[in-house]
Amino acid sequence: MARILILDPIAQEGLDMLAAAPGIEYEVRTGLKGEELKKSLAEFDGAICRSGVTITAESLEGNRRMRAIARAGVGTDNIDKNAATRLGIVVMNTPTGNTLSTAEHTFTLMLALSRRVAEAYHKLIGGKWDRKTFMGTQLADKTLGIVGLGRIGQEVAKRAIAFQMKVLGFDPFLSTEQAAKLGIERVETVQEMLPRVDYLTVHTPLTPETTNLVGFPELEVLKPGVRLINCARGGIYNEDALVEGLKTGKIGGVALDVFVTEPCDKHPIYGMPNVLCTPHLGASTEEAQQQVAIEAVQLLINFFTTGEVRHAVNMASVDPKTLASIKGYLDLAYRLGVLLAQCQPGGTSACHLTYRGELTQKNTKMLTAAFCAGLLDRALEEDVNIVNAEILLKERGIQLTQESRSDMGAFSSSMTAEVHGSSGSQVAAATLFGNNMPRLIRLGDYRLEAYLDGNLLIFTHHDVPGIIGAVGTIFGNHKVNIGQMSVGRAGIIPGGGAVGVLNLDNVPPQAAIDEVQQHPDIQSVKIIELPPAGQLPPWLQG
Ligand SMILES: NC(=O)c1ccc[n+]([C@@H]2O[C@H](COP(=O)([O-])OP(=O)(O)OC[C@H]3O[C@@H](n4cnc5c(N)ncnc54)[C@H](O)[C@@H]3O)[C@@H](O)[C@H]2O)c1
Ligand SMILES: O=C(O)[C@H](O)COP(=O)(O)O
Repeated sequence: MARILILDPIAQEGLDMLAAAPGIEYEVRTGLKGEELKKSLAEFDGAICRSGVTITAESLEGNRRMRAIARAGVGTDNIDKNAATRLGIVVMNTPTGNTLSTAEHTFTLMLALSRRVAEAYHKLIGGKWDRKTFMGTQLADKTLGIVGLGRIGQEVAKRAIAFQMKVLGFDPFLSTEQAAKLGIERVETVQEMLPRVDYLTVHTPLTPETTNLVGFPELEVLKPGVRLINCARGGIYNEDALVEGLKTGKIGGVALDVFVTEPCDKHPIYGMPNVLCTPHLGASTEEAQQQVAIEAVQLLINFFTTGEVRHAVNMASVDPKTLASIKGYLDLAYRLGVLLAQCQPGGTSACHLTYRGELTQKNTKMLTAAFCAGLLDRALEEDVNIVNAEILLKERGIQLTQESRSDMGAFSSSMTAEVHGSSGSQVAAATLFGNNMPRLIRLGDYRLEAYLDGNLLIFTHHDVPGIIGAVGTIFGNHKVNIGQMSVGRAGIIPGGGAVGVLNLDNVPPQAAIDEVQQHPDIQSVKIIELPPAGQLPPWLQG
């Protein structure tokens, strides 16, 4: 049973879906922070939030249960994604559900600001029929600047064009040609846009590049009387500069839906003339809330029932079909990592992965993450999975490289992993046989076809008669049953070096291992523990 925690109010339709989902139960606990939030997060497998709660690194510290957080909305800046990633928690969002509502709210603010609707109404309800003070401007023939031409920015542009405005836009990830197709004149920098626009609206995330996009220096460049709108994130406009610009008259109006600090009950800008503010209402429509709640709930239901990862903001997304097609290989990659971690007891400083044949057409980034998860799984106290494995590897200074080769070799698909460390290097390759049966096909210089599950005894020896019989006798005497066996030679000529891999039904006693080791033709003996056949790593189950 997956337990889902609802941290902010979401639409009833989403809660109804959760209530009807088999294998899922939920609880609503809103307004949490500090210790209370931390304690709650540790009791649930998944969580849904909006922008109200702040999921800090401290609130996730030591959390070994939470596996996925879905944001019913776009911005995930209230979630410490580095902390979540490190703990292996997938963070997903619902990028489209509130696009139209937010674009409409931007337009609402632009229109209302131009006609001073809120101020006029305030005066009216104060008993004053004033037809002189509130002379407005029309949008038609004015120039609108849009910074950030993603989903919302483009919808705002469409509406502005319908209102006969000229639209200038800046977005580093939208080409001039694409902008032109949308009827937008793309400029090269925000600075270039500032002296030309009568209205400016921003639709970017808050990043180091977008913080203080309009601050005191920009006040100098802005066209006098410009109106500024922010329905994205507080801090993109410097709030002190806005107040200053309004006081000097350089800025003709400001409309804000978002603030540096939220909730924001008091602000020097509140009540100033030509100002209109709303308390982060961009996405607050019945339609948007219903859609984001349903989408967020569906993300978690899919995640916990099929393993699907969609709209992830801290890892690559994977749909159920792709996941089903790759599941066996993810398990294989993980097993290869678990194997090599045990072959390299002195530790690992670098890994190189090679994908060959048809495997190169799969999501090799995920396979690499699965290998890393296997490599670190037994070494770390914390849970390792494909979300956090690469980060944890990098944090330890372990170099990771990968290549894809289209040539097949002896198998239609294979994966080779080399690990290097202070105690030397080791290489192993594996493939899937039949219906997702993982097989070791190379260990060091030896070619073989060994099972990649359960308790393995790997021993290198001289390729001479009687070795297998001798080892079999030792284990027989110690009542250890051999389930499977594979031998491989370094080359094709008999009499050189060879390797034997036995699958044992249980871990042999040390006395048995010592006896094998003492055989004059056996050079090395190693016990490797792998997950039993068919047992997927925990993050692949479900
Ligand atoms: N007020 C609200 O209630 C509300 C509702 C929804 C979204 N939002 C916020 O609106 C913002 C935009 O949302 P969206 O759905 O359009 O996102 P999006 O990802 O579709 O678009 C963001 C765009 O910003 C561009 N961008 C990034 N850095 C930039 C930079 N330095 N300069 C110029 N452009 C840059 C990106 O290339 C992208 O095209 C987000 O911050 C989101 O959180 C607010
Ligand atoms: O990023 C978003 O989706 C908006 O800021 C909406 O936030 P909300 O879900 O808290 O209304």
